[in-house]
Amino acid sequence: MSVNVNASQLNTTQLLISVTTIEEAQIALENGADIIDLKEPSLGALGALPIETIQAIVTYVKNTKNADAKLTSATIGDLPMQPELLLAHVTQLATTGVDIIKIGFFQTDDYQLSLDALKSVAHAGTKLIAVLFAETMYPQGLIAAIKYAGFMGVMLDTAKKNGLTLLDYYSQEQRAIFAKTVLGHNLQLGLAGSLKPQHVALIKEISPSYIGFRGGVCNDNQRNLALDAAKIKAVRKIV
Ligand SMILES: O=C[C@H](O)COP(=O)(O)O
Repeated sequence: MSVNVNASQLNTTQLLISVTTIEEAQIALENGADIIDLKEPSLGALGALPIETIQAIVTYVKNTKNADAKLTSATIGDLPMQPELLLAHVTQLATTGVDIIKIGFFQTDDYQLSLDALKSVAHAGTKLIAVLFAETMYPQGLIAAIKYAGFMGVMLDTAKKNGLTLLDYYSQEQRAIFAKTVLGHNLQLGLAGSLKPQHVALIKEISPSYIGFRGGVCNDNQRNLALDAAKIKAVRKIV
């Protein structure tokens, strides 16, 4: 399934908001989200929503006004790096017409076998983003391997949602080095990890393609609670 991701949609820093329902997607769109990210926060860092829910939200977003300026992304779940398992979930998710599929690299070994398995769908047009976690040290050469496999981008996020943010794990210098590596491979760069409005200025210093939020734009900053429209509006103004 090839999807049309308009490059210009990702040429300036975009605002990604993770949602769980059509109603949350509506709130995110009404308050300026560029990318509607579909995930189930109660099932982990990249918890997957039921495929029917994903299909319903993707259809809803595609039918809203100026939908061509909006993108959808979805996660396949906190899955182990087993090539056939990942390929099966990505292939199924691609049938929903979601623009971007996010795959978590929860382990550092055997990633090449998974990348080899996913290369076919990537080169067939399905837009894939590799989600790396700030708590994990990854082997040298992983970013180049992700690029070679045909992925569209890399996202740096946090696996544990314990209140620590991406900035607690990556210093300014480490963030700059990571960004230089990813952008240097002509990959889109996403940043997330329990971020709040006060973190945006520092995050923007390394010119990410997009910045992702869930917990920081929810009631009481709890990612399992409902979205807070005012918080989305506030981050929209500064992203
Ligand atoms: O992809 C987006 C991030 O996972 C947002 O979640 P978070 O702000 O709760 O870390």
